[in-house]
Amino acid sequence: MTSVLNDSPFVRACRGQDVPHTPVWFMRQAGRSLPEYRKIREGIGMLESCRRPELVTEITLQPVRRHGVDAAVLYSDIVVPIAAAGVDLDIVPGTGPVVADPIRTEKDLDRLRPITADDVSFVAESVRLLVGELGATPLIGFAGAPFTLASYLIEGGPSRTYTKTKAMMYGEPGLWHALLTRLSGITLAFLRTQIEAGVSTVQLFDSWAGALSEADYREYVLPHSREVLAGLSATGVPRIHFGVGTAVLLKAMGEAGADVVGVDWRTPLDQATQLIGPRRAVQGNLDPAVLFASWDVVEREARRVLDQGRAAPGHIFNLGHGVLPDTDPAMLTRLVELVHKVSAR
Ligand SMILES: Cc1c2[nH]c(c1CCC(=O)O)Cc1[nH]c(c(CCC(=O)O)c1C)Cc1[nH]c(c(CCC(=O)O)c1C)Cc1[nH]c(c(C)c1CCC(=O)O)C2
Repeated sequence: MTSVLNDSPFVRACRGQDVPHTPVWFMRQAGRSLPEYRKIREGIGMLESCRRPELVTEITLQPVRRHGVDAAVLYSDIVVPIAAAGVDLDIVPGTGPVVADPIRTEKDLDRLRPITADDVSFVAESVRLLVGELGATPLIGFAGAPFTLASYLIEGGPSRTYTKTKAMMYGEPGLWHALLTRLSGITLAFLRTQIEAGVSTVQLFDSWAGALSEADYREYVLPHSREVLAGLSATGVPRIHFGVGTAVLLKAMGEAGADVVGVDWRTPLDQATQLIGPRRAVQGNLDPAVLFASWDVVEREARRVLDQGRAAPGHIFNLGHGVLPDTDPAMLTRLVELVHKVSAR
């Protein structure tokens, strides 16, 4: 595939190369903050919407048109490949993924078969349509990392304490590693399908890894995330790795092998760079809640993020986590303009 868009500011920043301005996009830029999204999704379930390439294309393009961001992010969800692998699940509005029959035993692993490109052909079709529409704007593909996916499969839904997840991790390490090995395979196949169809970059979301200590992360999670990221290295497509609440994990997450480490708002980017090391770019990290304050505050905080981002070899401006549903989209448009203006070289 030749559509990596190596000269775009976004891909250049991922590689730590010089850029005309700091590129900016937002996690969850497509979604409920946009009235045009709420309208087009009326009466269509979340998973169903992910399986319709024309709809995926339109929803992915909405924030690109509206905000002028430097990258599009494929409209999909981290549980899409898990559903394709045979797990009965749904995405419940206001809650998130809910698994009908959670995976807790050796026998339950049978319900999680490997996936082939055919199982997610609608994703490849969506990527091809999008690459055709986007022109010079890169498309980011993504997947959930093995730990975050495992947490939904074992808990049966979102969790605050991850008690069942950790019970398996500590109590049945053999089963734990078998489950995460299976999930690595599924994630890798899902990301390869997106890369072959033409995405310019991929992001591996380990959103809930911040629930772990560094020692446990290294023992139970890092080897599996590393397997996924290493499995993509031959493609040459830049890899972003992101989690929330990862202040103590940033060094280890950097070692997992991504080109870019995403940082939440709790760790200043200059401090994050010290932990991650000088060879990797960073992405982040304005607190999404700051967008509910006045514009002066947003501007001050965005300038601080840009200043602190200069410590890294490459910086991609983003929020520290996803856009919150009640965010005023006009704030996001104005923020993109500000980032471009302030960072122009
Ligand atoms: C943990 C996680 C999930 N999904 C995802 C993650 C990792 C990112 C993160 O940490 O936020 C990833 C994801 N999910 C979605 C995207 C689309 C691309 C984008 O960022 O614009 C991405 C990148 C669409 C979505 N995924 C979901 C929505 C909202 C549902 C809707 O609009 O009906 C969207 C636009 C549903 C979902 N799916 C999930 C959650 C927690 C929710 C929210 C539940 C809710 O508050 O309703 C699981």
